[in-house]
Amino acid sequence: MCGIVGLFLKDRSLEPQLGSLLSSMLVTMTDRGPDSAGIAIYGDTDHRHAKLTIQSANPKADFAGLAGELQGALDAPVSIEVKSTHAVLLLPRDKLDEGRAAITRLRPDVRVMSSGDAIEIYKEVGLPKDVLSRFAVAGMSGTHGIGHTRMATESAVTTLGAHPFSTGSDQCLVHNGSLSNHNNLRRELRHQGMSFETENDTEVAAAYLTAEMAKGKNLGQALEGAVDDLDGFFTFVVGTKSGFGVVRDAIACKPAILAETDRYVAFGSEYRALVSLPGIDTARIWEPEPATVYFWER
Ligand SMILES: NC(=O)CC[C@H](N)C(=O)O
Repeated sequence: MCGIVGLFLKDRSLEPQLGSLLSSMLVTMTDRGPDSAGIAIYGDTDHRHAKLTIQSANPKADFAGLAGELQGALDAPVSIEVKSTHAVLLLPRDKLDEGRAAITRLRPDVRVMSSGDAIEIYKEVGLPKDVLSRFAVAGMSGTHGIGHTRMATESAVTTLGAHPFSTGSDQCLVHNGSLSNHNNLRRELRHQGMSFETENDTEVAAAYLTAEMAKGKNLGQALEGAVDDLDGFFTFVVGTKSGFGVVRDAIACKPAILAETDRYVAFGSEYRALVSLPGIDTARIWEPEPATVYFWER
């Protein structure tokens, strides 16, 4: 099982509703995965700042004073917005890598969930309704987002094992299925310099796409490669700063449905995730074909 939802907005007037639309879509998928839930939201970007979403099991101690200490270490302004076990740090774009290294030094137990111009990722063990309300996702606006509710197959039920996985700037991936060659691929990617936080198969798929895009492929081309290079079962939904993609393996036994109107593209593991979207009754609705890449970019 596992439930996936995704929403890529074409109509800017829907942006303030992104969090609430995605939240109700994900809650509808709760019975596909009770272990953990997560969401990636692509929000505002101002070309001068970058965001780091960080997580701690001990947020009170780890987040207290962190913005000030980072500001000192980077000699640049840093702001922090704490949301339960996660926090979003806003820092000058050219200080992103330095900021990440400083966090590891200053707070070794803090984990980076995502980094980039637009992406924020919130994920925890628990049911979608609890995870979403803990991070006030329904009130968030944005251009596109992806959600997941997990029934674990390949690694422990932990915060870091929850989806979405983000292994590159403004990138994220969620997965329904299981990969059979993830251990070999993880070894190869480690040799290429990638590092991993978990034993999870989906993290390997995310890192594979990041590595392929670092070689110069666009997301569509990287997803084409995934069909050949990843063994096992998968429906993947992926996000980049300006794009949204879907691909299924050649057998395509993990369910998937796409809907498109003039206002949005929506993905659900099942149609019932899409029923309350505005104008769904006039949408073009189809089941994505096996081994076929679907990709939208703004
Ligand atoms: N049930 C699933 O689709 C699980 C997805 C993935 N293999 C995981 O364990 O996280």
